[in-house]
Amino acid sequence: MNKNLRKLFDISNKPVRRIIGLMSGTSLDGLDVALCAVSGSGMETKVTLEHFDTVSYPVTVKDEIRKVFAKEMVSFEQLCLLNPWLANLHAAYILECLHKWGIKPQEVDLIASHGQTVYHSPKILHQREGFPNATLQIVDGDHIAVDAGIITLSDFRQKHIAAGGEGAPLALYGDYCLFSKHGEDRIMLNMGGISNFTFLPATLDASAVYVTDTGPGNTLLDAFARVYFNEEYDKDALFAKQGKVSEALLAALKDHPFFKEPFPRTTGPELFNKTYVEKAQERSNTKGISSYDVMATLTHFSADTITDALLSVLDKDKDYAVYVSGGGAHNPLLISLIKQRMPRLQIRSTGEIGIAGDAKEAVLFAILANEAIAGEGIDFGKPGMPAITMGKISFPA
Ligand SMILES: Nc1ncnc2c1ncn2[C@@H]1O[C@H](COP(=O)(O)OP(=O)(O)OP(=O)(O)O)[C@@H](O)[C@H]1O
Ligand SMILES: CC(=O)N[C@H]1[C@@H]2OC[C@@H](O2)[C@@H](O)[C@@H]1O[C@H](C)C(=O)O
Repeated sequence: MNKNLRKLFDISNKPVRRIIGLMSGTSLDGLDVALCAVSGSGMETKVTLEHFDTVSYPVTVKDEIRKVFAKEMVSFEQLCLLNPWLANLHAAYILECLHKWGIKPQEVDLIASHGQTVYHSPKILHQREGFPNATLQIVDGDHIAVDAGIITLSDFRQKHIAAGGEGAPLALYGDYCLFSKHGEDRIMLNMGGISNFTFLPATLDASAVYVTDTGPGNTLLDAFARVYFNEEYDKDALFAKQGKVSEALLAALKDHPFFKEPFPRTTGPELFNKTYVEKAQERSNTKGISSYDVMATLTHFSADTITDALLSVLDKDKDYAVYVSGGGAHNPLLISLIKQRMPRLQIRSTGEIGIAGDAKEAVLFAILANEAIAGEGIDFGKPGMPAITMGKISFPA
């Protein structure tokens, strides 16, 4: 047997696989690196998060990514160069983390690399007759595999689209396997650049599980913190707390067909960006309001669209446990607005059920890689969509 396939076969048969999950999301804050010990597959999956770190991107890296990120028109050269450049960088970050944790690359079985989404374009966004759902993640897997010396799975989203999905949210599967609990309806709410949630029914009935993006999480807050205050984000909502909500702007922000699309719907900063807010300001005649009022209104916009999505599916008379993750979980105003609007939600941290919120998405990609190598194929519960495995395999040699 070919030695690469032999290695993969052996990894597949191991009782416990050590997998590094990598996530660099829409916030461009850095690379999340989660070293996981994974056993079993499907509902039998068990994960121990052995180590976790977020390696922050220096401003120079963010600036290079922003040249192409979520932009309709880009330099093809820039895109082409970023693909291996970021892969080299991610591999270097992985090796730094392993060194810090006292673990040798040979002790790791797999890397699961999400890559960097540079453009996400479901049909509901592009609306171009005859073109499919589409999404593009860069950060080449072969480069990571060669540099780190570890078999790497990457580019997970294409298979989901090929099989009939929008390429996101993929969180559904890992959330279901890791966090479902018999007897407790659970909501896993991730507030990254974009917010999404997974509903996990108390019955564990796979056909009742669903996931959706809700709209912006931090992406607009980050964009305007940069414009107005030259800060990367509104730390602890210090800016938003000083402003008051403009009801006119808030109504204009909420007035978009995306919020009426059925679940699952997906989106990104291709839609929710500076121009989106500026247009809403024009329509609502609110261009003159203070920067603090804009920040307050944008925070309400995220909180309202998250709670609108939850309220549209939850039974108002029931109590639900909501486990929050992602950077937005650290935003006290966002959390308190969600609580105010839905007092019966019990807001808890994902850490309480085993995985720190900041690490969750990276861990979920480790689970997808585990399924690709040792599982049976993932059923996303979408009618007509076959069970699929995701991730392209790159060998170090
Ligand atoms: N203390 C804090 N106060 C307010 N906001 C915070 C705080 N800490 C983190 N954040 C927000 O969290 C963001 C990072 O979130 P996260 O790492 O979950 O995003 P991501 O993974 O890139 O997003 P996505 O899930 O959409 O891909 C920061 O850009 C910032 O807006
Ligand atoms: C195209 C893309 O990168 N989407 C991300 C993004 O970040 C949050 C939200 O938008 C979610 O749909 C998705 O990531 C998570 C990990 C997912 O696929 O579940």
